[in-house]
Amino acid sequence: ALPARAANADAHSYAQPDVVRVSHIDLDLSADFDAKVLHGHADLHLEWQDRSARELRLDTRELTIEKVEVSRNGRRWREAGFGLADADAILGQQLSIAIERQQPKIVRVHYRTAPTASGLQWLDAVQTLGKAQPFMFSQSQAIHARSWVPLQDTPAVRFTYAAKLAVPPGLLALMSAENPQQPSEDGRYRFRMSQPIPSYLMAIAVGRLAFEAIGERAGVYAEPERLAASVHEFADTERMIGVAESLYGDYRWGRYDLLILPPSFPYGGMENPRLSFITPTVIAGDRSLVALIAHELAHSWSGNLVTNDNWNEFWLNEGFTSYVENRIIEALFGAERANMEFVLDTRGLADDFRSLPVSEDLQRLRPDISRLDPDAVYTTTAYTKGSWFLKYLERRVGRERLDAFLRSYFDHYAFKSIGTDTFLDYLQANLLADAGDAVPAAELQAWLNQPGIPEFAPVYEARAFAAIDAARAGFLSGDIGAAGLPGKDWNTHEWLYFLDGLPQEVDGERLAALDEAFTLTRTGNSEIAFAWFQIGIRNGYAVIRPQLERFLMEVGRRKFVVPLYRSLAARDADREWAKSVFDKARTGYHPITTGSVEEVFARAANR
Ligand SMILES: CC/C=C\C/C=C\C[C@@H](O)/C=C/C=C/C=C\[C@@H](O)CCCC(=O)O
Ligand SMILES: [Zn+2]
Repeated sequence: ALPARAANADAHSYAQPDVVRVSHIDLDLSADFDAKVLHGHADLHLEWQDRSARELRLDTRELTIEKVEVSRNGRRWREAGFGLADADAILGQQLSIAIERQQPKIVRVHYRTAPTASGLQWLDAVQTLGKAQPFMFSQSQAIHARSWVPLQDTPAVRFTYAAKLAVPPGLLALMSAENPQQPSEDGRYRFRMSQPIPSYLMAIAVGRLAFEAIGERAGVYAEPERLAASVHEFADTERMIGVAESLYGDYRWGRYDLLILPPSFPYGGMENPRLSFITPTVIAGDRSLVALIAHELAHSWSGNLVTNDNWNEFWLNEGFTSYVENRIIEALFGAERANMEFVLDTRGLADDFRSLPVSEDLQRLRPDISRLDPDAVYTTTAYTKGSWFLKYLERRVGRERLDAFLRSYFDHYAFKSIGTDTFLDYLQANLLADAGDAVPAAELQAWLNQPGIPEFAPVYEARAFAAIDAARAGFLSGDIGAAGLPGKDWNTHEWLYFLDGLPQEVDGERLAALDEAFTLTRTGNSEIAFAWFQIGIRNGYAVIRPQLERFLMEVGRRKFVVPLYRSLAARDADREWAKSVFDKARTGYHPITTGSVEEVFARAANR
């Protein structure tokens, strides 16, 4: 049972920021790749808000707490009593530390993580590209930092941190902090993040990594075998930083580097400050999927600088970021490309609304997920509906005024965590006050509180897509040979639009003809592969199976594998095969991915 909570508390954390706030964390950890654990201690520097409080509550999940000490000055330590509550399936375990006599300035928690820590993935060498050294990386968003550090795991609390890390010599250790660019000789590293961040932005990665600069403030870390391809793919990153700064103000984090993870990474990217974690599935060879880099970079303003203060407000992070992402793409590659990407995103949102077990509440920008696992209710609503709302504001008040407002908003709330009500107050006072009736209150409320997309949402089109609609109609109606197959000069986004618009049923002969002409089953573009596999699954196009199995064995990105397993599990002819693939693939998946796929098969069994 969840403890009684202060009115504005974060339902996904046992922390009590109204009682005490962690202002800084010093980590001193060793990475044991044989046992697949981190162990050592965390020093939490405290700022007491309630001088009468006699308890410190922290979030943990599967941590073994060995000892707790307290100190007033960081020199003299005294052991403290502590207790771990029963584990909650979503929140993990509350760690309660007894405070006797004077309230301490620092609490030192001696602990070790579990090999099954939900926020860490430990890969054996054979699971990496180079197959020479093991690899470990974290994913803390939304509530997984607690599985590798005992802390106040809520975005409402922001803290600086420093770390001492010991790893096997020869491996490079990185964090969401000031980073080395070469491995240390003895495997010992020191890190510092001197700007206050929320816990979900704590990050760590250790592996056989090399670095190459791709600009004045940007560089790429990757396994040596993947470095050249990564450097080529993300060559525009420095330009993206410059464009984003010209639109929304200075980049406040120093460096902006990219860490290319093994393909088991569960997300496209994770906006860990100073070091975005990136999936290798966006290395398409033609830079067609770099909107993801624009997205993670954009988080340097929305999400990392101005942060949602709980996970019901996720749209404050992701909606603003998706809007800024699209503006960066437009500035670099033109309005047509930006429109194509937004139109595809809106079609993806419509799919989510149609296909996911998405309750009506999850179609709202501000759902109430207080009693739910954030990973289990993850949809594109916050991203695409959120950015659509900002595009609506842009259309109503004009781009120049909206940009000026966003610059002011990011600056005013820099390094703070807020909720939507605070945003709305600032919007009213600084944009709508002199916008007349451009944004009626009823429309504002519809965007923020109603499910679905308002009928007054602005419509976006891409010029190239009209011709593709015609080509698709011809492909589906004519005899295949006569009309000739469309698509020989299409770019990634045009292909995605063509495939997305195909009906649920397409006869095998047409699929085979497309495959024959454009080798779609063997494409190296993960987005096209995903779209094509979905079409093949629902039409029983068995030719895809060997490549689909290879994809599911190699790639752990939830965006792809969860819907693919969902489609396979929905078909009697594919369910057992899919389970056999999952049984082989799961050891290579991140715990977050494994959990989601298990949920897919559990739902299918209960259908
Ligand atoms: C209604 C949902 C409310 C809150 C959910 C909060 C977090 C969900 C948790 O699963 C963490 C998500 C992290 C996402 C990280 C990167 C994304 O921006 C991109 C993911 C999609 C992709 O693979 O491209
Ligand atoms: Zn994001």
